[in-house]
Amino acid sequence: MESLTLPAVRHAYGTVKLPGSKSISNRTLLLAALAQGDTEIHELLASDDTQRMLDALRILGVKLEQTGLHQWQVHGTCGEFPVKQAALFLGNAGTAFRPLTAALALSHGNYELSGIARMHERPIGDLVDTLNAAGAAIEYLQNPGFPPLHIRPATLNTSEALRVRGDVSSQFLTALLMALPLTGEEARIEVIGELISKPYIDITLNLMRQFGIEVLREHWRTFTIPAGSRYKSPGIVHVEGDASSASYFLAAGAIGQGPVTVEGVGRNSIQGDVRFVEALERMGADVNTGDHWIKVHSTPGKLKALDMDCNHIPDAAMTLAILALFADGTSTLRNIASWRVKETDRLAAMATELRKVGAVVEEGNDYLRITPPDALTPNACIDTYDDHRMAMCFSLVALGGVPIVINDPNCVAKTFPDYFERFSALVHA
Ligand SMILES: O=C(O)C1=C[C@@H](OP(=O)(O)O)[C@@H](O)[C@H](O)C1
Ligand SMILES: C=C(OP(=O)(O)O)C(=O)O
Repeated sequence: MESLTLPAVRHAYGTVKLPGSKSISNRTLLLAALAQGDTEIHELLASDDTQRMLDALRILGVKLEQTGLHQWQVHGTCGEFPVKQAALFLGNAGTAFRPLTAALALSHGNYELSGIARMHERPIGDLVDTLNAAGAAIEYLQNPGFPPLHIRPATLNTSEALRVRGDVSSQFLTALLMALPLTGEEARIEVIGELISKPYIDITLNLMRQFGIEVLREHWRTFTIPAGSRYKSPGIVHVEGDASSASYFLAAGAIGQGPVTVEGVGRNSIQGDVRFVEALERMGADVNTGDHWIKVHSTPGKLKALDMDCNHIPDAAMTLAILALFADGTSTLRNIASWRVKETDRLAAMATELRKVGAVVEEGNDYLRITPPDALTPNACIDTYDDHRMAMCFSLVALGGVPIVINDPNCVAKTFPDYFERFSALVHA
């Protein structure tokens, strides 16, 4: 297996222009494909997850043209995919698999959806149950509750509220919200159980609004899509920089004194992961924010340990687990059970790999408690479990003045193909 050795460094400073947000890119592609009119998308993320969505839409008959390095023109289909029989391979992209499942359940065709082996271990039963209860015809091709799926033509009845569980992944609710306007009827969704990862629902509602649909939200329980809702292209959509990808550089600024500036997200961001900076501030770093940039620096010395509910920032919270190695005591990251059903079991993977660099780690069902070592272990070989965030997170250990080996570094391609080039340009002995 390929591996990458990152040399020992102590400082991080400079400016990084962020790649586009994965969450905004894949939502925008789907909504632009379903809309009336053409949409020009600027700063679209170029990565494995967005490539899976682009490939799928093309197979479904959507006309897509690349008009610049990160610029695409999408010709809207007015809610009707031209191709009615297709097999789609969606890799490990949750933001493609879940929303396309719901949209295709309403598209009156025969579709097979599959992914990599790990995608076939990631749950989708809550979404399928909700859609089938409303009349959809979705079957499991292997294990009940999991991809791959076969979707047959069916008509959904939305006269009664659709009830969906919210405590495994918010992507099920996102998928229903984005797809139900295709019925043209009023649709109500009731969330059962505590909704996790709430800020991702805000991204969904924000983008639906940009495409002309205003969802009525009552607390985090009930969502109503008005009758006659239709997606209309706003003309141009600018994709913000990815706030989760920003977390690695912002953390580098906190560990390696900075200043590190990320460009592409700022105080007006629609992404919940910008709230990662609140944790950085609590740990003692200095944060400045403009409309489209965030800057972090810190004074030499240890960061303050943290005890935090991380449910609202599940992806950036992984970066906090690495920051805990540089803190003055034991840190606890709480309410992160969803880590177990992502690219890998991230609670187990993070605990195992943090121990390799010398930390003492307690792995709970839904929390991690991390006590940093007196000295980090040099030359630890970090397994990344085909999880882009494991690879990006552990690069930060090099800032503790120890070399570190990252196995299978190319797994970062899921959301950030040139991450290691950007990281290496920012860090200094
Ligand atoms: O809707 C989205 O864009 C996402 C929602 C989150 O998933 P969960 O809702 O499963 O926590 C997040 O972890 C994922 O990277 C992207
Ligand atoms: C959980 C993630 O991805 P997905 O969109 O596939 O759920 C992630 O990017 O951390």
